[in-house]
Parts: sequence; C-alpha cells; structure tokens
Amino acid sequence: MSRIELAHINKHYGSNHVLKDINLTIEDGDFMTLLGPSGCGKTTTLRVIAGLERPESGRLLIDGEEKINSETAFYSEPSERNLNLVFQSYALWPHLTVFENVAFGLKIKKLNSMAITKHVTHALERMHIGELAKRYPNELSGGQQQRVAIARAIAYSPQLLLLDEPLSNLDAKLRMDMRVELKRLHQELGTTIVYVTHDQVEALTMSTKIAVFSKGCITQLATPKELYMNPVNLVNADFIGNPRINFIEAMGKKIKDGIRIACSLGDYEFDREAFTDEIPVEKDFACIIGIRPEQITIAEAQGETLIPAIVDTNQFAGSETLITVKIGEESLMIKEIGMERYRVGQTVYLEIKPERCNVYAKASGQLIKCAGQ
Ligand SMILES: Nc1ncnc2c1ncn2[C@@H]1O[C@H](COP(=O)(O)OP(=O)(O)OP(=O)(O)O)[C@@H](O)[C@H]1O
Repeated sequence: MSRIELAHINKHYGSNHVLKDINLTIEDGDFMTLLGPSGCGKTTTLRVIAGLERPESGRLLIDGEEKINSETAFYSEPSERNLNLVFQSYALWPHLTVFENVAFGLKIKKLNSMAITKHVTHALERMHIGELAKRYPNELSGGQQQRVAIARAIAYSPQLLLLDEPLSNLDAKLRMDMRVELKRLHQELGTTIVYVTHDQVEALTMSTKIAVFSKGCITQLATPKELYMNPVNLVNADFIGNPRINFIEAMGKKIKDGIRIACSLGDYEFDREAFTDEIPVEKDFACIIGIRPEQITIAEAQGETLIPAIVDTNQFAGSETLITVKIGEESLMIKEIGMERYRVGQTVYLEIKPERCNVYAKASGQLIKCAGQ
C-alpha cells in the first residue's frame, strides 16, 4: 500500500517561490503524472516526497504516517521513506556491472543469490537489456544507462516508484516500448507511481491521473481523458494536444439553459446555441472557443450549417493528414484519418458542432462550457 498526501506545501529558493501551496493526494495504485513546462516545480515536488528537499511549510503523509510537518519542524530522512527513485541523471555505480548495479538493493535486502538472479534477470528483460548484464556503465549509451536505472528501481516489486523524466534519453521507438513496459508494470504490480514529465504524450498514455503544474501551482487534477476533453483554462488547453487546439474569438451570451456563441468567420456568421448547466458569467461576454483539430469535419459540398474555407496546406503524416484552412483572416488546423483528400486552394465546407467546443471566458481564461455538453 502507498498513499501520499501533500498538504499546503510551500517551497522557496531564495526569493523564487517555486511551490505555492501544493495540495495533492496520490491514492494507492495511482499512476500520477506531474506534467508541466520546464521550471514549473514538478521535480521539486518529487524531491519533497523523496525527502531530498525541505519545504518551509506544509505536511507530507505516506500511508498515513507523517514524514514532514513544518509546524513541528519534523522531517524524516529519505532512507525512512521506503522509496524507489529514478532521476534523469541515473547515477549508476561505475565499478559494478549492469547485473551488479541492479542486484545492489536486493543484496542489501539480504535476498539469496537465486532470488537475486531471478529478480535481476526479470527486471533487465522488462527493460529489453538482458544482453547487457555483464557490461559496465561506461560501456553503455545514455539510453541504456537510463534503462538500467529503471531496472534497478523495479527489481524488487516496489510499492512506490518515483520517476523523474526516466525516458528522456531514449529514441522515439524505445520510448514507446518503455511506455508500454511501465504501464504493464503498473497494471501487474499495482505499484503507486509518481512520474514527472513535460511530455504530454507520456502523460496521456500512461497515467491514471495527471496533475498539471504551472508556475509552482497545480492548475488541474484530472484523468487523461478529462484533461484532454475539458482543460480548465486556456493555458492547459493550449499545452495539451498535438496538433494544438484551435482557438476562435467570439461573443457569448447567456440564454435560458445554456449559451449562445457567435462570431464572423470570413463571410459566414457563425451563431450557435449550446446547452450547459451553470454559466459563471454576466449576460454578454467576450469568449474564446476551443475546438480540437479532429473535432472539425470537412465536407466537399455546401450546406446551410457548413462554413466555407480554403485549403491552405496539407501535411501527410502517415496514418493521418493535417490540413490547415483559411476562413478570412482565421486559420484552423484539422486532423483527418487517412491520406490527403483535398488540394491546396480548394474550397471546402467545415462543420463545427457547438457540443464539440469548449468555451472559455476571454477575460479570465477559465472554462465556462465543456465539450460534450
Ligand atoms: N537547487 C536549486 N536552487 C535554486 N533554484 C532551484 C533549484 N532547483 C530548482 N530551482 C528552481 O526552481 C524552479 C522549479 O524547478 P523544478 O526543477 O522543480 O522544475 P521542473 O518543472 O521540474 O522543470 P524541468 O522540467 O526543467 O526539470 C525553477 O525555477 C528552478 O530554476
């Protein structure tokens, strides 16, 4: 069992307030990813959990046991937290072989040699580096060393695994393989994993929950699907999704049971109603519509609710095609599965369904209507 509770954690480096009242509960068995751009406080949060940083205020509990209490100035040592850590810099013992590096922690736990061989072999195989067992770290590439570091952390079915950008040195294919392995490990062992990354694909593909960091704060805690579908503000909407979400400026009006959104798209007057519950805004307001590239559909024939647009570029991307279209001054990105179907300069007709749109208040940047409503 491993449940982690962070409450009101604040941390400064000099005058730099890097963690601003962090509150986060990581449930037993969660694969919790701390996601955000560089410098937003992800690693510092992980280091606080590990006991490598002391926050000035706040509490940390692991399995209900107090590990930090700033009020009583209590900070338990990293060795008392029963953690397995993998950092971006993997710190392998240079004088030990790969096998010995992975076996190191198991020897300290006093496992017999047969059990050690079994666990080490299995961990190396999981990381696809079984053939490297007899090599020394200086005979390995950065990516291979990184996988040895993960093998070392997972060798003894850990209950809690803290991983800081553990796949950063791997090429695209290996990273994908390792994502599958980590996800499988999580499913098989039910290990609680706290995973730091700025890579949204890693976050979306592996996590059960994602905490989005921005400038030392958590701005959203959600499942990958919730986060992708309904980012709570414009910053998160822009950060999640590749290709990026489209934003269209519009005017919003509060109506009975929902919202009316209107804007000019070239010569077309876009004016739609959407149903939603509470709208926390005044009657009329400036807003931004957010619509994902795969949520816009293209037709070749005209229709009353379809918006005329001109194909500007086509990007063939294997299984899908990315199309940019121009509507007057507006440029939109659309994603279609399959080969390119339209030529540059061709007039096409777009369908934008209001129920597929997120609507954000322009002034605050906050979500006021979710897609799916
Ligand atoms: N030991 C330190 N001394 C001073 N400032 C630090 C120290 N460690 C981190 N910082 C600063 O704290 C802030 C948060 O850093 P942190 O490493 O937590 O960010 P991050 O989100 O993990 O970024 P990255 O993805 O680049 O690793 C940054 O502004 C960073 O420069």
